Parts: sequence; structure tokens; C-alpha cells
Amino acid sequence: MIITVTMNTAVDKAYVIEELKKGQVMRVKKCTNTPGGKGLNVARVIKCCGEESLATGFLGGHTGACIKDMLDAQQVQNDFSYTSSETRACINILESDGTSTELLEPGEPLGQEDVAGFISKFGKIIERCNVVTISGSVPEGVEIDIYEKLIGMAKARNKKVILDTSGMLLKEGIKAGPTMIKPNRDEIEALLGIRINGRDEVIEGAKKIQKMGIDLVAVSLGGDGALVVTKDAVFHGKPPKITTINTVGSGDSMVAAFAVGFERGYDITEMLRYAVAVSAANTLTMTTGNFQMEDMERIYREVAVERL
Ligand SMILES: Nc1ncnc2c1ncn2[C@@H]1O[C@H](COP(=O)(O)OP(=O)(O)OP(=O)(O)O)[C@@H](O)[C@H]1O
Ligand SMILES: O=P(O)(O)OC[C@@]1(O)O[C@H](CO)[C@@H](O)[C@@H]1O
Repeated sequence: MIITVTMNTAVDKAYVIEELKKGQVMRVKKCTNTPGGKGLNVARVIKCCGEESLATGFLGGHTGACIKDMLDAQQVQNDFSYTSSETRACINILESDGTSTELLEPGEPLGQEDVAGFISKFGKIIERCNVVTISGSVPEGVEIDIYEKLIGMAKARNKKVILDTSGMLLKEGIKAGPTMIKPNRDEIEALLGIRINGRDEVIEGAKKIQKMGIDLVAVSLGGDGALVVTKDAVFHGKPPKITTINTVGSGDSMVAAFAVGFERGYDITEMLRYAVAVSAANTLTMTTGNFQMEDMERIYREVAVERL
């Protein structure tokens, strides 16, 4: 069982329009509502992979109740902390030329008692899992070291923990030594406070972060696939060239696939090949955090994994 933590859940609204024009009234051609916030995408993809997950974090107000109904209808197991702070919406505007523009609400503030209640719930439910994923932003009112605390609790019980976040949350979370993190190039730059150009510099940056006490640093590189840096080795997994439909949630799909890899005991190269195939397959569907098995299997056969 894999537990996915989403402190800042959202209803993800994908708006399909011809062309975004600032300052004009625009009618949306098609709107898709999906339970979102990174960890909910992770949970859905784990289910697509055929493994059991339990989604936790916060849901609040009418939007939270609506997300709960959608998760239950999709048979995504969940055990959330409920709050009166309304769950946010995140909007992804998709134009016909493939441009994607995201508008992410901050999320209504949570109270200290909300957070304390969640920490207590988390302590109980992690007994039931082998792997924990912790993803995304947190609403106001949540301390910046929350992920450090959660990772510490999971590691004290010998769970594998994947952390996928950014900014100060990542900086603080790393202090607890998660098993894996999945930064992209921008997140490495922000974490190390440097500019990075080209693959070699990405690898150097990832090696520095790995030495901070993280077993596996997976760096996602969009259409160029992903790098994996461990204490002993560096691998690059490259997907075949594909025409994407919606890339939002592909980082989450990658996290889900690594979590499944840990759960199944895959070795590093198997895990990387699988993660690249699952995340690339996610870009071929309109819904965030979803893939078709036949897409994944076709791409899997064509992923090139190279030891550098
Ligand atoms: N154009 C693409 N073609 C093939 N695979 C892709 C493409 N874009 C993304 N992927 C796959 O998805 C993975 C994650 O994508 P990306 O590097 O964009 O993550 P990210 O920056 O964390 O994105 P996000 O947080 O928006 O989901 C990549 O490592 C790759 O395997
Ligand atoms: O504000 P956060 O938590 O960092 O990111 C939220 C979000 O953009 O991430 C997902 C894509 O990765 C979307 O489903 C969601 O709306």
C-alpha cells in the first residue's frame, strides 16, 4: 500500500480554448474537472498502475465534499482530514497550439488544530503502508517544516518516502532525508541558488543534493525524460518522440511510478524505464494524472536507459 499526501488539494479545471487573449471575454469550449493537487494525481496514477493507494491530506467545504464524491466514484481509496477551509481550484488553460497556462489558487488558510489533527491521523495510517509520497504546496497556516516532520515520522517506521515539492518546503523537507526527491531543473536551481545549463550541470547539481542524504534524486527533463542520480551511479532514461496532449501531471505520474517501483522492489533501471513510460503516457491524455495502459506499454518498449 502506498500513501499519498496532498495538503493543498484542488479541483483541477482544464479549460480548452482556441487562443488566450488578455483583457477579453472568452468562452471555454470544453471544461474538465478532476480531483487534483499533486498527490491526488499520484494516487490516481498508482491505481492506473494496478497498485493500492490511500490518499490523505485535507479536504474542505463544498469543493472538498465534491472531490470526496469524485474520488469515491473513481474508487480511489481516501482518508482525509476535514476542515471548514474551502478546498481551492486550479485552472489549466489549454490553447489549440498546445500552450498550457496554469492559474493556481493558494488555498484557504488552515488552523493549527487542523494541522495537529492531520499529524495525528498521519501517524496512525502510515502503519498500513510501505511507501509514502508527499507532494505539492501547502495552504497558509501550515508551518514550512511540516514535510520535515512527516518524513521524520515515516522514516522512524522504516517507510520509503518520496518528496515532490519546491521552494522552502523542499529545502526544509530535505533535512529529514527522504528516500527520493523529484526536482526539475528549475527546482535544482532554486535549491542550490545557482544557474544550470545543460545535462552535465544538472547532474552536478543533482549529485550535490544526493550528498545531502537522499538515496535517489530523479530529475525530470520534460521531453528529454529523466536522470537518476544515486551514490554509485547516474542513469538517463529517454522516451521516444511523442505528440503530447496535456503535460500537466506528468511529474506526478513519474512520482507515482517510482512509488510503484519501490513497492514492487524494482531495481533502479527498471524503475527509471517504468517511470519515464508512465509519465510520457500521461501526456497523451487530456485528464491530469491518468494514462492508457497500451500507450504506456508501447512507450516502455522504446525507452532508452543509459548509464552515464
Ligand atoms: N513532451 C514529452 N514527451 C515525452 N515525455 C514527457 C514529455 N513531457 C514530460 N514527459 C515525461 O514526464 C516526466 C515529467 O515531466 P516534467 O519534466 O515536465 O515534470 P515537471 O516539471 O515535474 O512537471 P509538472 O510538475 O508540471 O508535472 C518527464 O521526465 C518525462 O518522462
Ligand atoms: O500548488 P501545487 O500543489 O504545487 O500544484 C498544484 C497543481 O498545479 O499540481 C498539479 C500538477 O502537477 C495540478 O494537478 C495541480 O493543480
